[in-house]
Amino acid sequence: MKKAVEEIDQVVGKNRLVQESDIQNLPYLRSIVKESFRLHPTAPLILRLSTRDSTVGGYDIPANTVVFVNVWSLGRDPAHWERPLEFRPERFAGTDMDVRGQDFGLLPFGGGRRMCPGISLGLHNVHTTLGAMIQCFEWKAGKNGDLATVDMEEGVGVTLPRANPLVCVPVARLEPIPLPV
Ligand code: HEM
Repeated sequence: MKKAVEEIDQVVGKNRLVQESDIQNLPYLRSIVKESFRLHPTAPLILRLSTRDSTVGGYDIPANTVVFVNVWSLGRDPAHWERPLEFRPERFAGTDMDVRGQDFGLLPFGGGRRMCPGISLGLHNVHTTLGAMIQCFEWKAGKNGDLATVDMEEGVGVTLPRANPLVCVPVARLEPIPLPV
């Protein structure tokens, strides 16, 4: 968190709110978003219907079979990720690994012809909202404010819910920023 706050303070400062054009200059924020999507993809499973008989990874798949791609499991595959269960945004530093469907270990928006058409809007919203939350507030959560103890257990659903509500306390760290009108 400290590293993200420092990056935003350095790039954006404290007199205006983080905005879309800043995102390209905030590599650590982008890495946090990728790492969050890797461990907690919004859609843990994506579905396809095979159009013809085929063989994938040694498995014969007949035509008209519903195939589930386990995005959640791809993001935690130890054959692909070093120490996969650790939240370590630094793993993306200096890589061009992206979430746009070309890196098959990281598919939070799916891939191919039916991948999410709202990806640009989605990424814009996530980066600017998270950026503003980090810029404007200090966040207290977990036992005695220790973020490492936050309960990250996952529930069951088509989209991935938390098992238990996240309780956190925002503490303002900036004077109110006047918004442009
Ligand atoms: C962080 C935000 C978002 C995430 C993580 C997300 C994720 C996904 C995923 C995983 C799929 C399935 C892709 C596949 O089967 O390969 C999907 C499909 C889709 N998404 Fe998103 N999405 C997001 C935001 C949006 C937004 C903002 C819109 C519209 C404005 C949108 C519209 C759609 C539509 C219409 C489909 C169905 C595409 C099809 O079946 O051809 N999504 N999304």
